[in-house]
Amino acid sequence: MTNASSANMENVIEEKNQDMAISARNINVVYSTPTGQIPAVRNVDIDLPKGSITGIIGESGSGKSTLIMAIMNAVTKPGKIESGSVILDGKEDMLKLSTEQQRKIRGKKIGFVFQAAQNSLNPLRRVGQQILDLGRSHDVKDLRALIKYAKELLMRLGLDADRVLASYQHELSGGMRQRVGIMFALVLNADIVFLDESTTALDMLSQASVLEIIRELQKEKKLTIALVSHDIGVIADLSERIEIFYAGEIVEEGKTDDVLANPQHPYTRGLIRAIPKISGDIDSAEPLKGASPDYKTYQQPGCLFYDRCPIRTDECLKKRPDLTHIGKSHKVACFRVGVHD
Ligand SMILES: Nc1ncnc2c1ncn2[C@@H]1O[C@H](COP(=O)(O)OP(=O)(O)OP(=O)(O)O)[C@@H](O)[C@H]1O
Repeated sequence: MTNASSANMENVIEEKNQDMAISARNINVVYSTPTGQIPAVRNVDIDLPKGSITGIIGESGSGKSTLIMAIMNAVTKPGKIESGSVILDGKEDMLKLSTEQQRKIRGKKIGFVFQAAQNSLNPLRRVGQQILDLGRSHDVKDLRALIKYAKELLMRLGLDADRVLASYQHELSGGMRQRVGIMFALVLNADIVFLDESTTALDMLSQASVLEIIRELQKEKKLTIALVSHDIGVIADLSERIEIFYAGEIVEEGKTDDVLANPQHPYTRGLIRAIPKISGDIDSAEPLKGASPDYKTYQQPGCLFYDRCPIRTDECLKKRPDLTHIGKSHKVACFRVGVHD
């Protein structure tokens, strides 16, 4: 390649990155445990386009939370990010920043609500005090305005704001704590927000209303959201793009409408068939059979879905299928694309 064309290529890559709030490449995370090394996330590339909602779905233990933690460079022991890059806004690599720079980004630029959000408040301080602590730790000058915004968010999330600000964690129900967690993720005006199963403690009606509020806020503030869930219904409803995670790898991705209308991985089809329908026969929901593979088999050469796959052939045991384009933005990791079960 000439210097000029390689410079052009770099411009194209730069331009492409700039449309992405996050562009993560080749993420590998390993947990060291007494029973061995668990390669929980392997060779994952993921883009979060600016101002859009990306849904990440997969069974329990497939590595969704680990991936999100890796993107924020917040993996803790016994986990370790073995490799990868996480480019923010086409500029800096989150994995190369100093600890202090990362801390500033988490909170101000990236907001997050984790699965354990229900217990992540400080039990010894009232919610209002904790908002002030957060503001101070991020050098917020106008703390009065911060509290005002926190109240507005809490009210929009259907809570009695004054009561919540004056409460300790133990005075709030699980559902209230999750809403408070969402407020904390948004209150510093982060423009990238990770929601990891953040509505699962809510009953169905509350979940629907909180998701609706998240959708409204996302539109208003042009937020970039990554929504992690094991509920494909939630993801289908809210996200423009979908990432299907299986045993630490992405096996299908694309625009949600394309993937759901034309699912090409047998795992994706299994997830869709497992959704109970509101109308029609309740028996039409078919739970996905079998279990995820044991991590000890992750190093095997073949497809990790083989044991559960209704359309497998011997070929599938020989090599791991790569995530390959089958449409403009639709990719799938399966040798049997076009063959339906
Ligand atoms: N602290 C840890 N120590 C050891 N192994 C871990 C740890 N955290 C996660 N793992 C392992 O890493 C793998 C991925 O876990 P992870 O929590 O990321 O999955 P997940 O898809 O988010 O699951 P869930 O939906 O249940 O939260 C699992 O095999 C899990 O057992």
